[in-house]
Amino acid sequence: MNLTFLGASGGLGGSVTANNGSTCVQVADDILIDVGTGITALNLPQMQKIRHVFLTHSHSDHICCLPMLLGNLFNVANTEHPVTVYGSHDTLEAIREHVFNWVVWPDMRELPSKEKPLLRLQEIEAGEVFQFGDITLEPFKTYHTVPTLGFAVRRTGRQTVFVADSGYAQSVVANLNALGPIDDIILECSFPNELETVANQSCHLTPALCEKLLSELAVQPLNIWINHLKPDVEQQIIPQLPSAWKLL
Ligand SMILES: Nc1ncnc2c1ncn2[C@@H]1O[C@@H]2COP(=O)(O)O[C@H]2[C@H]1O
Repeated sequence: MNLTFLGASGGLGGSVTANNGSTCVQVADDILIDVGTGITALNLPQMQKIRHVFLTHSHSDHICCLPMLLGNLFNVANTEHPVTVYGSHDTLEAIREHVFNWVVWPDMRELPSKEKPLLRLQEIEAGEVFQFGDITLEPFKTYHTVPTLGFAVRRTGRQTVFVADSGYAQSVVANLNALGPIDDIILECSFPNELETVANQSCHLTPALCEKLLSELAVQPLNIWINHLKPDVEQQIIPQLPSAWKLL
């Protein structure tokens, strides 16, 4: 597994997963994917090392702690080492309009000054490859109610694929197959089987939909990890998961 899950829950108050904050994934000391409440697993000096934040999508369980993380970086990041937030056009548009709008939070692209800002936003697209030392990140499209990117993370010959929020779609199967053999796949499983209608409406997975998606992969991943259980139904989901799958 190339990733450390600081938060793996699909909401607040989950209790069955070890990482019960909402989605926040550490790729390296200075790189995160998403900034849900799981970021609170880091202490202040650890938070102050972060310089690269990749966002999967704009939903609040994935971005809610980004403003306060940037607040903690205000006096340590500088123009030589600014913070870059990477996301799709739609995700960055959403946080520009609804978060960094001087009402919910100051626009940190203009602070401490427009000339020397703390924050830069970088639009990314599926298929672009980002290299940080021996780590490679490649975003791919998932299927969700807002445009969402998953990330393939490669390091020392091992491929970990974080599928982020996604319902079942043949396009997702195709995108996963295009990544080649997967060592670790991290699938969301937000709802139990009896709530498949809600799962489909909200573009999420159930245990049965996870099995369907996996059965259509050309090569089975070595390890299957589950995250993003909705706290209010986690007790219903757990018994429906095959015993070989691991809960994050
Ligand atoms: N019809 C729906 N469409 C979208 N979200 C829904 C719907 N019904 C319930 N939700 C909830 O709203 C949440 C928004 O964030 P998530 O996509 O993580 O999970 C979603 C569901 O828990």
